[in-house]
Amino acid sequence: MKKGEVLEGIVERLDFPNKGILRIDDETVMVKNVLPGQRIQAAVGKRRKGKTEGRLLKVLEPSPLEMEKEPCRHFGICGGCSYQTISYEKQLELKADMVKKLIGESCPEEVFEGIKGSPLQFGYRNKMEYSFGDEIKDGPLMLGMHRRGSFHDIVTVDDCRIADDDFRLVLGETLKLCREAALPFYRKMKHEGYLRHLLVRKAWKTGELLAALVTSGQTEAAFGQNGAEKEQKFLAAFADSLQALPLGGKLIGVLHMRNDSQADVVKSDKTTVLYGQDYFYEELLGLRFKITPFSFFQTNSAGAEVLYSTAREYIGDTKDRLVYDLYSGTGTIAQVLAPVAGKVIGVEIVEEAVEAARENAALNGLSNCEFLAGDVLKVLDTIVEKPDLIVLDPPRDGIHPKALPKIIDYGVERIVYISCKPTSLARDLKVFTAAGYRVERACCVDMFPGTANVETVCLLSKLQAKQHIEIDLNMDELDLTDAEKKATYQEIKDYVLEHSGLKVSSLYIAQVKQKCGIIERENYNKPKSEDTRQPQCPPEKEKAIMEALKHFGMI
Ligand SMILES: C[S@@+](CC[C@H](N)C(=O)[O-])C[C@H]1O[C@@H](n2cnc3c(N)ncnc32)[C@H](O)[C@@H]1O
Repeated sequence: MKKGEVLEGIVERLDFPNKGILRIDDETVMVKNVLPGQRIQAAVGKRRKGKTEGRLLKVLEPSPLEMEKEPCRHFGICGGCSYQTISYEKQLELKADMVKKLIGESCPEEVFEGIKGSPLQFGYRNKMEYSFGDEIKDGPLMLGMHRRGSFHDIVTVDDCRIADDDFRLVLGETLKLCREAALPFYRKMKHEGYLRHLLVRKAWKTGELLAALVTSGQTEAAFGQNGAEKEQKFLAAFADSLQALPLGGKLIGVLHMRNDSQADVVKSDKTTVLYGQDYFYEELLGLRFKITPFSFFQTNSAGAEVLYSTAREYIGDTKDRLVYDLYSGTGTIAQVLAPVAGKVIGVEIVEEAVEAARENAALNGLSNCEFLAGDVLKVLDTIVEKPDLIVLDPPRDGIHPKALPKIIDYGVERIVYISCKPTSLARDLKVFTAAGYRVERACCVDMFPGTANVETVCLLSKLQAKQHIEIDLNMDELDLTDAEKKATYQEIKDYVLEHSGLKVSSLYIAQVKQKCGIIERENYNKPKSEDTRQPQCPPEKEKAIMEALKHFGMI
């Protein structure tokens, strides 16, 4: 298969978020934004991590999963929502199956509890970041999302069904005003132009809505002579028109943000409040959260209640316990747990989010939450109080490989891992299970109907020290082989520690003994429950145990 070659075929399966596999003869190509069963045309792309990527050119025939359902006007053109034409029931099934397959190596099928749907299937998004641009070169001004697969072209998504209804009104009005004023959009390659983004956020419970127009500082180019003065007039008219809209929610703030950075990200060098205020309040599970324009907050508030309730249920009894909420964002999970915990410590890298978390905890009258700013990898070395339980909610790439052993070394009884990317979750779960944790419960929570994305919650529990002690006591002395009688487990442990500096468990010693044929009977170290997975003795410990067995003449 050559790069650029055009292939046609049926998409076979979907086991990565948003990617299907096109199999042509013996070769496979991973293609994004497709559904199993679709007949597609794709162009062969790069080879990455041993896999060939393909770019979807055309859907030739729909998937049998698709219903006679009218998608929104932007379906297939806009970059989002590839599951729109599938019934919601089927979407949930697809997502659950994909996650089950991906984490299957670490998560036994019988502990996977399926998927919880989003309370809202449409209008669930509480935040949208729209970009200005054009759809065709030198075409009319557009405001919306990037065209599927394009870095430049913008589709005006005024029929988008996953965004709140009010967002469509704000988008339409903003675009109308900008077109009337003939303002140029910002060209990110040339760094020329004025209009960059429109940021809209709305609280699901309180209905409070915040809108921010993000522009460059190139006012002369946009407004001509006396640009600054004309800009003020335009911005005042913008704020007035948004206030006049027949919104379902309550417009609480209109902002202007100046962004002259070269990066194509929604950010602000300077924010001016044109109307109202620059924050709003959302309520979840009886708690109140102050949200600023760039605070991280789950984009589906109704779904977040389901997600957080699941995490609270999975973590179990937190009474008088110290819980770490790692990757805590604005401290939502910490605050949901704090009323039923001894203390919660949140760690988050974004300072603004940490400040919001502290402010929100005070607002909610919670004095047993502490929030620390910094990278989990480093902050863990500085916290004196050790946790009893841990909640993890890392970004898409999962947990830094060097942070994982630090988390594991606490040896806490239970860890709840919340993940928005099943592939990185699958990778991290393997590390946890190899270190003696087992997945006790797992389920998906759908926060993104219409799209291939999904959240997964896993409860990991540690094989308990108590279990190992029981195991040792259950040893039947009369059943010992002659070789075994030569040294006790404690003598082997002491020898290994003295000669290699390594601490080894009875379980590891038993594994090595069995490997050497010293234990002939049924392995008494078998865990009590059938589905429990055992940690395996690492090679360096195996070598040290072997040396001890030789020393005692056991082998
Ligand atoms: C998926 S969000 C979870 C936020 C929060 N639990 C919630 O539900 O709102 C992941 C968070 O991890 C933070 N983050 C990313 N890398 C980090 C790191 N190395 N150390 C600490 N926090 C990090 C991000 O800023 C983001 O707020």
